[in-house]
Amino acid sequence: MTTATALTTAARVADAVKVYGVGDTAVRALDGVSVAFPAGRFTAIMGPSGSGKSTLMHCAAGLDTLTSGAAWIGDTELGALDDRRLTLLRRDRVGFVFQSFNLVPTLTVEENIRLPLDLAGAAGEAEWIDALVDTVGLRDRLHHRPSQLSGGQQQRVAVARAFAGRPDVVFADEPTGNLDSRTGGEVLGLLAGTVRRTGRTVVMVTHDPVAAAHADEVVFLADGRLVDRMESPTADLVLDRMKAFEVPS
Ligand SMILES: Nc1ncnc2c1ncn2[C@@H]1O[C@H](COP(=O)(O)OP(=O)(O)OP(=O)(O)O)[C@@H](O)[C@H]1O
Repeated sequence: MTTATALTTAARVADAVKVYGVGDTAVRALDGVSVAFPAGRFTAIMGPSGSGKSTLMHCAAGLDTLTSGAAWIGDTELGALDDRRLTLLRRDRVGFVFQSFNLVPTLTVEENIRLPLDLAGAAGEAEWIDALVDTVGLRDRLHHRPSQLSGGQQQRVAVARAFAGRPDVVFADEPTGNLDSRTGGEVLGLLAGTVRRTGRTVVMVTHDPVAAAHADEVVFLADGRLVDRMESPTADLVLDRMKAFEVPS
């Protein structure tokens, strides 16, 4: 058997340019970024404020369109899809975790986790969902509503929901931004552990070197360009690399 999964790409962009606005007020948020996110890996996107992290994630995930260049989820080029197909791709092949949890308040924990499957009319794999519930440690909270949970528990529901449909890739945008450091660390451990145990793929935007250190690899953006990559990051190494971006006063 070959290690094919280590070589495949879950998502990528090539020569990605994103310009917001026109004329004098135009902002070139992405300025020719090419980057591949390998399947079965946890990749963090880091860079100074305004460097284009969220824009890259949104364009790679099909939440926004590129001005030029191309983006793929697996082998599917997003620019070739009409709106309906793009919506289906986001629903069926991409998972999302946001800073603000984004759970449906009227649904129970179990219903929130199953939501992507229910929207797709898919039964899902009972064993997979069951294992996810245990992974995120919510077995005794399945019938609670989000308002009855702590922030960390809500984000764990969001993590389980993101993986429920076995997506090609889970995109996480500052997933620990609303959590204290201990709870945030638990959520990051959960993301990293799920990648390692299940071979799923996570791409996370963060400005926090401690969060980035949970990833297998960090890609660094500056001024809309990919400027560096770091394998097996530690918080100190990431912090040092980030300091190099600071303009001396
Ligand atoms: N909808 C928009 N309209 C106009 N400009 C935008 C829009 N979204 C982002 N920008 C600009 O594009 C650039 C990149 O923004 P982006 O949010 O991708 O950066 P970021 O690295 O995620 O920043 P932060 O860490 O502060 O969240 C910034 O200059 C930002 O002001």
